[in-house]
Amino acid sequence: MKFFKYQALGNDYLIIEPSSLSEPVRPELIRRLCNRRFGIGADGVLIGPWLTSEGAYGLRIYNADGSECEKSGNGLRLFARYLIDVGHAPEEGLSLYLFHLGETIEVDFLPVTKAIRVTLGNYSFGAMALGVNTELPQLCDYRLELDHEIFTVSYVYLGNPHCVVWVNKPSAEFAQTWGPRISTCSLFPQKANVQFASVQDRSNMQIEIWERGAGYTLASGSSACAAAAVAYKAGLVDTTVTVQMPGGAMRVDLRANHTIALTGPAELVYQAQVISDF
Ligand SMILES: N[C@H](CCC[C@H](N)C(=O)O)C(=O)O
Repeated sequence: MKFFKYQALGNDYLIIEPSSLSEPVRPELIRRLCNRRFGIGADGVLIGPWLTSEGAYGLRIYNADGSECEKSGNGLRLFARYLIDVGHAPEEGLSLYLFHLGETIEVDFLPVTKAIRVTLGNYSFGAMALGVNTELPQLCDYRLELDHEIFTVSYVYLGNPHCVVWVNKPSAEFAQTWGPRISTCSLFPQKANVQFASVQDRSNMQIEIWERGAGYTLASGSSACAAAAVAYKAGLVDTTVTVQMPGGAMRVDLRANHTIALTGPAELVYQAQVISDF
């Protein structure tokens, strides 16, 4: 099975073409591939492309635990980089369109910085209507009490669920301790991606991340967008925010109509082949 490994600020994905798969994707296969000791190691897997009748490149996105992921800012950007690298898509400088779970998504290449920008669809602060176990229409600076600790959390839905937790200074240890508990608490029947966030000034934030389905990660595109959207709603930042994560920084532009552009690097690590029977 031929695969490519890509990374965006340390958020790593395997890319496998449908023609390289001898059978339909099983969660066990994804888990084995993503396992950093028994497999190759990655935060997730992208399967694609297939061409749609409109000329968009279709893909599916899986988390390391085998669950399917409704949105991945870095996954989409890495997939676009791959399409260019292997010659599926025209050379850089043009926009291209990806097709993911019924949605067409625009990706642009920025020639000077070589960064890749993806425009994510509508985000929403709806809570009760969007999968949170609450009767509140929104969870905005909500007081969450868990295991005798009190957190101030906000929920934002970007196609996938995010819980932004305000902290004085984000730390990996705190994220690894509280991320899994907040992610799986009774508020979130579908679990949530959790960001431990602080605001430096009107255009800079810092986050540590616990991803649903992948655990602690060095970066997450949709997490950066979630943190920026919540900070903007709270009046703490302007529309362009640099979000610092352990793996590096990404730029988030909050646009009209609740769309978000996410810009950052995307790089090939290597390509290889799995010989053993997975
Ligand atoms: N790393 C990704 C995906 C994070 C979300 C995923 N873990 C989920 O289950 O929703 C990104 O947005 O860049």
